[in-house]
Amino acid sequence: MKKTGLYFGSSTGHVEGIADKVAQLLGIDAADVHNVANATPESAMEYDLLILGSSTWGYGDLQDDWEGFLPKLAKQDLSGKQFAVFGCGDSSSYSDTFCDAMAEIAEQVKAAGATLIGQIPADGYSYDATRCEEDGQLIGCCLDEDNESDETDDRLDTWVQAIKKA
Ligand SMILES: Cc1cc2nc3c(=O)[nH]c(=O)nc-3n(C[C@H](O)[C@H](O)[C@H](O)COP(=O)(O)O)c2cc1C
Repeated sequence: MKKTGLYFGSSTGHVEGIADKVAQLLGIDAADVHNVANATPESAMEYDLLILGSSTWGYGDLQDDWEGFLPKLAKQDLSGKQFAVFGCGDSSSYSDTFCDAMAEIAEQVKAAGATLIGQIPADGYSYDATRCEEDGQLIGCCLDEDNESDETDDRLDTWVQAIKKA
């Protein structure tokens, strides 16, 4: 059984709400769910699998609390760990930078030695562009609570199955 920790940053509560759902779906204890606004990067060292969630702000930028946390997390030696990413964006108003913060997190956490799991098909989305798409797949679970919240449960299910298979 992989020891799993979930780290999220959320400005208006969307990612925070999704983090609760993800914790339930993956059986993660509340004590292992961390808001990056007040988490320590060293705490990540105790986990085999990191689940990382951020919304995207500005024009393709990290959620504010991740701006401070990500560089510190990426300074840890994360080799041997697996990680998966999820996030919320707005595929209508920010159609060219949809969920880009997830890709920034993935890039830096990969560079720190961890292995990405939980890629899913990019079918059924309406964005114009995202850094999260690679070879027709999404690097993780991109969600749009502003416009497509009716898709969220199915998207989460697909992603959770991919994580469990990895
Ligand atoms: C000023 C502003 C900038 C935003 N920029 C982006 C963006 O570049 N890409 C994107 O996908 N979503 C963008 N969004 C949408 C938010 O990421 C989305 O509403 C998200 O659900 C917020 O989640 P949170 O409440 O967990 O922070 C932006 C929203 C606002 C208000």
